[in-house]
Amino acid sequence: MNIEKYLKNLSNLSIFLAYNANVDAIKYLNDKDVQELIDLFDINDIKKKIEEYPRVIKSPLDFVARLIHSMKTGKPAEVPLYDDEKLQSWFNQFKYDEERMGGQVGIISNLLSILGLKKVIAYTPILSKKQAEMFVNRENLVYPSIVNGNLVLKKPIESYREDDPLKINRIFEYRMGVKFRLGSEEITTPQANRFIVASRPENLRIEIKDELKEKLPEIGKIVDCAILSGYQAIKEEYKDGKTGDYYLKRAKEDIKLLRKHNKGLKIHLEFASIPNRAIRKKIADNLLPNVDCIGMDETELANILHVIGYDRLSEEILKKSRIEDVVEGSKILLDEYNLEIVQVHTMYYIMYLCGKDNPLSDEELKETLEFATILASTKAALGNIRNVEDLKVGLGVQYNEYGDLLTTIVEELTKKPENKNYRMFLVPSRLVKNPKSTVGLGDTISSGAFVGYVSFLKNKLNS
Ligand SMILES: Nc1ncnc2c1ncn2[C@@H]1O[C@H](COP(=O)(O)OP(=O)(O)O)[C@@H](O)[C@H]1O
Ligand SMILES: O=P(O)(O)OC[C@H]1O[C@](O)(CO)[C@@H](O)[C@@H]1O
Ligand SMILES: [Mg+2]
Repeated sequence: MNIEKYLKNLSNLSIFLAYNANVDAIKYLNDKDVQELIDLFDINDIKKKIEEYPRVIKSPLDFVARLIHSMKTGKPAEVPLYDDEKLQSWFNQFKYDEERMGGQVGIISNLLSILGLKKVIAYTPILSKKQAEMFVNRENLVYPSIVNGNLVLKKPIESYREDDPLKINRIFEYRMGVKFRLGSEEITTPQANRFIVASRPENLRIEIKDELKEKLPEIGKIVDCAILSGYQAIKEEYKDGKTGDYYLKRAKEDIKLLRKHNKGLKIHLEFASIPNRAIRKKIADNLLPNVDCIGMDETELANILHVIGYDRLSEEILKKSRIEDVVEGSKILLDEYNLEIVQVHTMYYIMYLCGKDNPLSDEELKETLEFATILASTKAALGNIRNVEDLKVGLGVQYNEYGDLLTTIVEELTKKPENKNYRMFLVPSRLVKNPKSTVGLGDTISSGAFVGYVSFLKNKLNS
């Protein structure tokens, strides 16, 4: 992997990002923290609530139950927080270890700016001073505003709005081996991961504000590609009478406007967990047919398959996470939505599925995955990627122990007759044993792979 050459490729690429940025208040949980949380409640109430599996956090008990479930399985989870003053303030009781840029737009725009892309246009509907200060202060990272009817691209720190609200998500990170008791049951976390309490303020709407919306064709002309994310925050209905359908219709229009003067614009949709099944189905129906690439982890893949009617396959993936099933699910999405690339990342690998006629070579496609895993291991080890020199750290992390087995399985799958119309590539993750933090690693993986994909396509077009 020649990182310098890969980065050089990225230096003439421009990208647009929307919609979600927030502040991640991160707490690293130890045995005592967890035991104290459990001891706040009756054990039987916690066990009952874990069974109920609340999809929205409406009480501290909902939170503790879902947190314990996530820590017991070692699986990543993100659960929306019901918009209630008292409940919000209950979370203020914790001492957070650090506040960091969060949200796909926040994490990805900082990363791509540091990787030296030509231009990163990052949009989020709310931009307070504190949020603006969390964007890296570099010439290539700008925020789109309208001044006297004209599109203006200035640094976030020169674009914030004093009275814009701030969105804070609480992130509870745990390493492998955190121990606690739930009644008579001894629980130990099987691996490091994170639990996200995602705030859902009533006044936050996932949209491009009208005055900027009409400039999307102009933005689309300036960039080579876009990564769109944050749709998981869309609610079915709002107090002012607006609905999820209204915002999904607008989201679909945004995509069409971006493409208006740039038919070759490549768009990647990055998933997060979408607990509301109705919204998940609407995102599949309205947005997936209009994007080119999607990135997700295997749980998100299973959840999409569930709402579009593949219950058995969905269950299989959730239960066993077998590669064969992940490939089957990826094929379904690729065909159903006429996608160019389905990229799935799991704890042990990152995988592409694409059509056999994809213009890129095997080497190019694999290189984008290699780069993505180096980004993830660097960020996992250091907590953040501050400059490209940091990538040496990620490069020094070996593939995980299952690497050869996983690669062989995919090579065998490629030869099967039912897969003759597809190409699939797997690169094992470079798992960091005790990661500094894990939040945002999927965003890091997907964005690193996607910009590489687009830069190779651009080279091919211009050669
Ligand atoms: N300790 C680790 N070292 C290296 N990579 C990791 C580690 N933990 C997780 N990852 C990678 O990060 C990915 C997490 O993706 P995801 O669950 O989408 O996170 P997020 O949505 O918070 O960005 C995993 O699929 C895995 O490939
Ligand atoms: O769903 P929301 O509230 O936009 O938050 C997305 C969350 O996912 C992340 O971007 C990680 O993928 C976190 O940084 C953030 O807290
Ligand atoms: Mg993710």
